[in-house]
Amino acid sequence: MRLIFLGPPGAGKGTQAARLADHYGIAQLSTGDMLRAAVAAETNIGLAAKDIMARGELVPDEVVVEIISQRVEEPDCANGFILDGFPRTVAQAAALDELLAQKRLDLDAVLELSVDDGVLIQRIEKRAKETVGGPRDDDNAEALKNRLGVYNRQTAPLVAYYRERGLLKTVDGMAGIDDVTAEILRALEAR
Ligand SMILES: Nc1ncnc2c1ncn2[C@@H]1O[C@H](COP(=O)(O)OP(=O)(O)O)[C@@H](O)[C@H]1O
Repeated sequence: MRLIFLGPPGAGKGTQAARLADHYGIAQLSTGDMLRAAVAAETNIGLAAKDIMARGELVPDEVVVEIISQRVEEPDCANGFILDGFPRTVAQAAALDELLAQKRLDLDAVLELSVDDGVLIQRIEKRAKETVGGPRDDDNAEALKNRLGVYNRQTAPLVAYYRERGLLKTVDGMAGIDDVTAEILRALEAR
């Protein structure tokens, strides 16, 4: 099973992706987590990405495409994977199509978690307060406004991109966590 999660920051992609990865025995690939690990380890990619991420902007397409291209070759992806935070631009989606075609792999579905902007802002403010060890560099009002703007401009067009390809499933992300999981599983089983 190979899935993509689409949705604005704070929509609950990470939470739901972890549950699905567990349910289907597939790998959860979060480019945000991978980039934060690179920042913490002070690798070349991390050093280049740190300030971009803190501002809530996107790191260059080629950087994340290369990370994903290598990552899907790892043994834990043999049964499939769920992409959380990638692709985020039409160029990344096109690169992913090419990469999967080369590897003779297909996507099964693209799940869109839809949530109102007002709810997102409340959720992220709550997450910033509750995070042990302090908030993420980009969980502040300024960066969040940027991340939402970037999502609406650069990532939201992927909804149409995948709808045209017959892959899109939209799920209401404002229900409770368990209800959202149940709705996702129903949407996937109804394919
Ligand atoms: N596919 C990607 N392309 C470009 N930048 C990315 C990508 N994935 C993550 N990033 C960078 O990492 C930051 C955090 O990503 P993520 O953890 O997915 O956050 P969010 O809570 O906004 O979904 C993004 O704002 C961006 O700077």
